[in-house]
Amino acid sequence: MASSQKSIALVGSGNWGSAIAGHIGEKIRDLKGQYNERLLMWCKEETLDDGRKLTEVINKEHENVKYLPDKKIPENVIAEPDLIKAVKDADILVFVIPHQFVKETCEKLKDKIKKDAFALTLVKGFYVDEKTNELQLVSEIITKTLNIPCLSMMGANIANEVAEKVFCEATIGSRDDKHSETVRELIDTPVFRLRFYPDVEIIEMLGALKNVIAMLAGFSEGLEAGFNTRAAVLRLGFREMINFCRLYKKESTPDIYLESCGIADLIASSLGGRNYNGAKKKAETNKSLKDIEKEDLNGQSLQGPGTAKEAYQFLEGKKLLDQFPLFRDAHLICEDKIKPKVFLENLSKHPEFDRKQ
Ligand SMILES: NC(=O)c1ccc[n+]([C@@H]2O[C@H](COP(=O)([O-])OP(=O)(O)OC[C@H]3O[C@@H](n4cnc5c(N)ncnc54)[C@H](O)[C@@H]3O)[C@@H](O)[C@H]2O)c1
Ligand SMILES: O=P(O)(O)OC[C@H](O)CO
Repeated sequence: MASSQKSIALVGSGNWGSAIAGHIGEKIRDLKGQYNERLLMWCKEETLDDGRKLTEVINKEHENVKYLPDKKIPENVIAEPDLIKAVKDADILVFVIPHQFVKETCEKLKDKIKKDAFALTLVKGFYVDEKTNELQLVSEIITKTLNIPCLSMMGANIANEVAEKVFCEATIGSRDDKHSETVRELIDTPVFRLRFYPDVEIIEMLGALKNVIAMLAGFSEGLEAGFNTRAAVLRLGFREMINFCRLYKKESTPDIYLESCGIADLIASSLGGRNYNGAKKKAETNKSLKDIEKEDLNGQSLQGPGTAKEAYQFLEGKKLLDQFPLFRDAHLICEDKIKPKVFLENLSKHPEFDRKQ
């Protein structure tokens, strides 16, 4: 292996982690030698019901039978159960774990990675500090803990479809041309097109926030709301997403909300994402989202309820809950404090209808 070859590691191997591993694995194999073909994918070890280790199965059958069943992963993707071994020689670290595990994982990586590495986060979610009410994005946690730059990639990217090579696009948040070029080389293909913007934080915020509004789309469907009402939920939800982003950071690209990371991801997620499906089932059955996650997702994680909670806390701290009734009600529904139908009843009082043009 030539020493100039760059190595890539994936921090995560769930549903999206395995799909993007397949995509990047094929891309670097086809680039023939520009990158180290061995793509190490950190896989938190677990024993399957039949007693086999998940990493052993992935490396033997080239399929993540638990998190992305029935989709083959190229043989140059190697599942590695040891987190440090997976990342220590990597020049590029792709973070793709459920957001609630980012802090603990970054802590384990401190001083264990190459100093001149950079990261790309595919994680949709953020943290809000309970004491200070400070909102922290995943890219910020990665940069602060590991002292490396972090780009973001968000968009309408339902993992199972990406694994089937169904056309999609994504938005990359990057302020660095050199890193952008590397990401383009690693990910951009005719079936996975990329667009680049400097709005790293807004791109990431949108990816997190859409999970909450997609749950509302699911509740609406489960309650058999009319199409007009469901469209209103999406429009008002999108308006709240934009207002939320602006509370955190002013966009540098006015049209950023119209990119894949914004309107397109909201649409895709509200048509068929896991958060949408889980919420639909909740409205139909009155079960808790935790129970639905356990029943239907076999270890995959609904990111919407956690983000709804963080968003609620952030808005409450700023005394702005009344300005964001959809985010407020989404959290209260997730916590079983109000019935799903209440958010539909509240629509007509949305502050948007008092807003001057
Ligand atoms: N699945 C999708 O279609 C999709 C698409 C785009 C973005 N995303 C985002 O990507 C991120 C990862 O999603 P996913 O679908 O790959 O995950 P997932 O929902 O499949 O979650 C399961 C993964 O979480 C891991 N995990 C469990 N406990 C852990 C711990 N303590 N530490 C670290 N990892 C642990 C499991 O090992 C498993 O790999 C999420 O933020 C999600 O919103 C998902
Ligand atoms: O299945 P969800 O709801 O986690 O959404 C998946 C992706 O974020 C869609 O882009």
